[in-house]
Amino acid sequence: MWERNLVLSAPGKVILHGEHAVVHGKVALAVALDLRTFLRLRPCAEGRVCVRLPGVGVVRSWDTPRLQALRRGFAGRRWEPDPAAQQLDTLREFAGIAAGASAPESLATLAFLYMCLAISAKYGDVLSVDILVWSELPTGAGLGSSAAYAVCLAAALLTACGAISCPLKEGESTARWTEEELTLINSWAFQGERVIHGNPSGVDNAVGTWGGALRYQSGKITPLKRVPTLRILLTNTKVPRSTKVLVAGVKEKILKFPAIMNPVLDSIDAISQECQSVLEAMPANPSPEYYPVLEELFDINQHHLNVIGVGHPSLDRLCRVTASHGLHSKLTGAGGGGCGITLLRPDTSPLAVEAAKRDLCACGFECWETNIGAPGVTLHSFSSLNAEVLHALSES
Ligand SMILES: Nc1ncnc2c1ncn2[C@@H]1O[C@H](COP(=O)(O)OP(=O)(O)OP(=O)(O)O)[C@@H](O)[C@H]1O
Ligand SMILES: C[C@@](O)(CCO)CC(=O)[O-]
Ligand SMILES: [Mg+2]
Repeated sequence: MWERNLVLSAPGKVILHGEHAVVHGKVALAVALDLRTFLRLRPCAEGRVCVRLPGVGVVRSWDTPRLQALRRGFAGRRWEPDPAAQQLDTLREFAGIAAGASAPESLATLAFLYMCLAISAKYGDVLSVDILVWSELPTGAGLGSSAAYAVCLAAALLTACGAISCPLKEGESTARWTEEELTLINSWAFQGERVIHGNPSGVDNAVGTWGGALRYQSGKITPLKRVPTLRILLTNTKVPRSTKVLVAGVKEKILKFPAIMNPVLDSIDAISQECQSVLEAMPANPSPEYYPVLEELFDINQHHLNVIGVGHPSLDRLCRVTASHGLHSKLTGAGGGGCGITLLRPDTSPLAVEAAKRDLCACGFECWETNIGAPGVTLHSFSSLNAEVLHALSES
């Protein structure tokens, strides 16, 4: 029986280049954001599993013996490492989720149940735990909220069932797991992403797990050798969209027009590689001369993403508004709405940034300057949390 309280967090991400193409084996460059999802796990005395997900309006609890029975019903069939359609159908029926339901609360509940049962089937009994997830990330806006959620769930459930250690020592404020443990967290988080996304590439959960700045291709994760300090303005168009739907749409287009779409994916791959070379050649505090290439790569990729069908009028507007201030933008994540990123030069004046922000806000968008390269999944002591997180996690 698990007897400790745990608090852990995982970062969201920004994809600089390679979204969608990465699902088809091309290179993506992604960096961790300084916005995180937090999970608090507490032992639950009465033989129940409780889950509260205020970001998507879920408050659910189940008797542990019912979950054990459900898990036993799959005896002889493997619970890992692949959420099979039949298993998900059974879980939907159990949780009263309609077939094909894609509302945030349905997907979040399904991912939780899948990970809880699959992990317990592999490593021990279903534990009586109370889980609360709270996030600084907007849900479904291209910043990897689904992956941050899945990474937090994987880390918490694997720790509570003893599959990985609890590295936080008395008196420490934060701690991280070993490389081997992170690899296990990442592989289970990928399964959670599969429940939510259908066919994820794995780039988002890799950034959520390892943090920093990564090159990702077909499951191969390579930390970038050197990442300069980049100033990035993030803008949320607040247009809702689903990564699962957008990824499926791109696949359809590739199947319909392979000779037209595959060269576009190859070009996106070349953009990621070119961007990597520029970033790795830049000094830590780069001078403005490196920026024209980075800006042009943003512009070209934004056109490509429109060609593969993941643009949106709100994103076109975002690009036009920033261009009117001499700034270059592209969508980030799955597109179809959600967030865009704008590259700020070291010499972009605060006045110019404020003017661009004012015009973006006038469109009904929300924008903020970010720091990138945040640490991956992390355990926290309560005393190390800021007041807002502490307040959110103190709700019982
Ligand atoms: N804080 C959260 N609590 C519970 N579930 C969440 C939370 N954040 C995200 N989710 C789950 O993730 C889904 C959103 O995932 P989706 O992949 O569509 O968007 P995203 O991950 O924010 O963007 P992208 O994949 O483009 O980076 C929600 O519908 C919900 O099921
Ligand atoms: C659109 C996509 O490339 C990135 C979503 O953040 C999907 C994926 O890689 O799984
Ligand atoms: Mg996602």
